[in-house]
Amino acid sequence: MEPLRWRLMALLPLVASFLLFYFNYYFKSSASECSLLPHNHYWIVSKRIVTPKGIISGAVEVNGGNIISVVKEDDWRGNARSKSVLDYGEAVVMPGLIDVHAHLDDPGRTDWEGFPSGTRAAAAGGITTLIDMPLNSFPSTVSEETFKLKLNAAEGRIYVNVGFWGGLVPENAFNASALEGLLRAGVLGLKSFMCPSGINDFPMTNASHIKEGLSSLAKYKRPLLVHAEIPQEPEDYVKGESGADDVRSYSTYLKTRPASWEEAAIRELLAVTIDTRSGGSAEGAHLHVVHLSDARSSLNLIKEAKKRGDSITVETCPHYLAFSAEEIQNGDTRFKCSPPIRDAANKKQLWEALLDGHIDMLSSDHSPSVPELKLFDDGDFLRAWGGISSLQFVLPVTWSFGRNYGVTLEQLVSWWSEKPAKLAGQDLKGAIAPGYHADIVVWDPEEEFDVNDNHPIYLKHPSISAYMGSRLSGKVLATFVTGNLVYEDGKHAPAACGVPILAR
Ligand SMILES: NC(=O)NC(NC(N)=O)C(=O)[O-]
Ligand SMILES: [Zn+2]
Ligand SMILES: [Zn+2]
Repeated sequence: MEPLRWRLMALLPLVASFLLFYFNYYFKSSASECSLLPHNHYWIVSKRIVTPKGIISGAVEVNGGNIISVVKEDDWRGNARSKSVLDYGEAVVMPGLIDVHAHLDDPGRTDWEGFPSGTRAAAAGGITTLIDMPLNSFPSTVSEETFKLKLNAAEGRIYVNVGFWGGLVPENAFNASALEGLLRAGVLGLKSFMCPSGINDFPMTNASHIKEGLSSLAKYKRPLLVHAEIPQEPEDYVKGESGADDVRSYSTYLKTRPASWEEAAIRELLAVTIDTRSGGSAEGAHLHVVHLSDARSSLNLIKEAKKRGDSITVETCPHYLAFSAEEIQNGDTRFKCSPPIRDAANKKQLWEALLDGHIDMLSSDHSPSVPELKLFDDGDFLRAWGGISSLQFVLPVTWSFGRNYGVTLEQLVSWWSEKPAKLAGQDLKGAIAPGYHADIVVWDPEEEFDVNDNHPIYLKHPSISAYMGSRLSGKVLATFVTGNLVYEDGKHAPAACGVPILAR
């Protein structure tokens, strides 16, 4: 008997560690600080669930961070009184937004934004995934080493999931092993500028750098995102009225960056995207034009390239769809960005192109700075920092302004979730369907609110947001990130449980 007892005693540590593991697991999944919900198996019920098969009244079953079933009301056998049923009534349930273009400026310029404030604002805005740009942080993310610094900065500080673009710069463009090191480390693709970026350690690239970058990207089947503006000859810098520039006037700034800058860049890019066609030397690579502002000749060039079979997509941003040059007040440098916001007729054409599918998707291009760099005292459009602060409001902005054009909920999902998921290589994101990640936004399209000091704004510097003072419709009620209820009714889950998204 004795030896058996000893043998059982030897098992004790094993049993203890099993109990500890079970307790931890149970504790983590039931009362976790990651979620405002006490359980991880639940049903989201609503009369307006936007699915790839249309808008249904029914329930989305979530378990362990994934959507495991989506059922219509008539087929739903769930217990309506159960605590694990979240009934949102008439509110819209759709995939969380995927913002493929945001500058969170971390590490190095956390006084501009930073991962914690940026991702809390994202959560409050229904954005469940964002892809951080490689510049405006310091250092810029242009090598495996600097990417490690980025990942360290994100650890334990992100409230939604965050992926990363790496930078294509002259220093790494002809160095295939450096570029591949960065790609292997997990950046989802690369980003480059064809004009000065305003950031010293992020110099601009030309068409030959871009051609080289595309050939490395082809192997990994990842995209290159390009800021497409090339500065043109000085004769394009038209002087303001009466020969003297009025630096406080928006039109002065607009004239310094005409549509011909975008057109010239896109023309050069299209000479390179030929290689991305099937059978071409860079087949597998993809080119994505960020923040298109010119809805005329630049867009026509992109349409032609698509017709030829080049692998190319294009995004525009809510600020180009919400504002027009004519409305921007003297000295209001919150509206300065590049490429610039153009005239009202151009804005209408951007909407038309989006509705016709010629513009593929939307992104925020959230690019804040400290308020001092906006030079509000002088209102000098030529010297102020360029970049629009918008992250928390992109959904209501798209909806509020899009309603005049008859935008549908399905279109919102296509522009903000489906197409961005595809660009970022996220096959299990961007739809409310079984097997997909439970990244979900619940919002009320009818509810209006004023963006002012009484409204909770989670961005680091609310005062620089171009949307301060606007009245918007479409209030975000709840945001789920891989099953965690990270935001509801003005409240965030206490812990930052977002995860970095790495390409594999
Ligand atoms: N350094 C920047 O953040 N630049 C950004 N600035 C804008 N859009 O005005 C951008 O994306 O080009
Ligand atoms: Zn840009
Ligand atoms: Zn940007």
